[in-house]
Amino acid sequence: MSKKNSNPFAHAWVGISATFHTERNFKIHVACSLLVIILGIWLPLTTSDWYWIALCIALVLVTELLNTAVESIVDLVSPTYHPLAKKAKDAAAGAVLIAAIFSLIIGGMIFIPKLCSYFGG
Ligand SMILES: Nc1ncnc2c1ncn2[C@@H]1O[C@H](COP(=O)(O)OP(=O)(O)OP(=O)(O)O)[C@@H](O)[C@H]1O
Repeated sequence: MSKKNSNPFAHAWVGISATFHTERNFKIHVACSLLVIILGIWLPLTTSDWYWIALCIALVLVTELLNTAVESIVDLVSPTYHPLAKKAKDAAAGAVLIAAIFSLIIGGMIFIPKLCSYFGG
């Protein structure tokens, strides 16, 4: 396919779909995101709560996609051990970890009081 006629949305979807099918952590994050959305509809959440939840979901999925991109490039250029390959992969994994911790904190701040008042009466 020539670069001129290529569809960037199609390439983006192929990237998301390939990551979903090959990366267990991405699947877990998508499943958690769906659960959070269902829980948010059930409780329900306020509009500003949804802004934060949307930000957290996007942050985790975007960092997971970038982590996969970094891993693929590193595996391509450095199939054997190299300290810079380790640095790149560990930094990318660190980005996912920070996004996940941030999302857990925000999720806890939003959901814990609502669940307590729901079950506490
Ligand atoms: N070529 C390499 N050179 C040096 N260290 C590497 C290399 N490949 C992997 N590592 C180290 O091993 C760790 C795990 O790498 P791996 O490619 O298995 O990623 P992963 O985090 O397990 O990915 P996945 O999300 O696919 O489980 C990296 O974070 C890095 O510390």
